[in-house]
Amino acid sequence: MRRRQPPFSSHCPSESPTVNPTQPAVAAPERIVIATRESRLALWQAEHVKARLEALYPACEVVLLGMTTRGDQILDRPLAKIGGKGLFVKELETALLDRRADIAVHSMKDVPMEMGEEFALVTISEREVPLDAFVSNKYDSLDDMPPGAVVGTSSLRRESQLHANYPTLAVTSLRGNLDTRLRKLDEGQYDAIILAAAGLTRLGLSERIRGTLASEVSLPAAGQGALGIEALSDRPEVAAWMAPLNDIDTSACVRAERAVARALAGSCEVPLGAYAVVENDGLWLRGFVARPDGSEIVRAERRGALVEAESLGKALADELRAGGAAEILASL
Ligand SMILES: NCc1[nH]cc(CCC(=O)O)c1CC(=O)O
Repeated sequence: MRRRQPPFSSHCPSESPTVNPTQPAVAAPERIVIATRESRLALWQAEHVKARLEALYPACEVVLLGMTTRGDQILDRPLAKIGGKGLFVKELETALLDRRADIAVHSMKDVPMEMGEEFALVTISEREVPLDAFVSNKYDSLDDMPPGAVVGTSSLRRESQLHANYPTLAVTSLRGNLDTRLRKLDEGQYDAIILAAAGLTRLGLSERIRGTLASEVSLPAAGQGALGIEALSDRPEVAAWMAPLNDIDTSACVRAERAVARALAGSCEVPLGAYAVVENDGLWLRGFVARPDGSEIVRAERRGALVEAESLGKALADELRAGGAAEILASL
């Protein structure tokens, strides 16, 4: 059986949980509004949370509030150049502040490492396949691709690892939502593309996955494959309503991964990956920092207890810095 844990506050991990089990239970919700982006993936995720909330609270009306973010509008430039992940959450956070919505549902990978004090990640739900997927109409795997074949990716993390592991391939930038990226592949602009397996699976497109990339080939991004729910920090009743959706193992993994990314990158875009799994009741955390061209990759790994996820992440970041990541970061 899975253990559940009370919600936590992302920006202040040592703070005691918002919900004290000895306090009287919060009344069941009557209406919950979910702020969501309007890409097919975001809507699937919001519908997924909606269905889980309806099952938990049969008398509650759950509605979606669809919104377009700056990140969805600006599609012609790499994310790293237009301000990064924050572009995908700001509009949703404004809806929370205005009380037009109670929660926002996010792909944890898209949530900035630093959040404003007024916001909290109240739950992280059980994660799906966290790995990257190889998608192609021509080749079975990266190993099958001839020199000069073109691989499209949307992140410095994937790009740097491809350069390092497959130096003869041509790696180019690919942006847009999942459907757009697949269309560009089908039109022949790329010989293959790399996408998160979780997104494809959620949209019923798992038949497009020719193979998943082992974590040794493409270490995932912090939070990849996990869904998070954000709410205002000063609404403990919302945190209490969401608490049953929290998965303690995924939460620990994602908190450890985000601690690595936070300590190394802050809000800037850096080629880095962080990936944790639960093994023998403990965390096994791995991370890397690379030069964008893949000419240098610094890797480290560490094991620790679930309860020290954040400090494990910080320690791994320190180890990466000491191992050469500091020079790479300084040069970016
Ligand atoms: N950056 C966009 C994004 N945000 C979350 C996912 C996939 C689902 C997930 O990781 O939870 C994707 C697509 C991708 O990277 O291929």
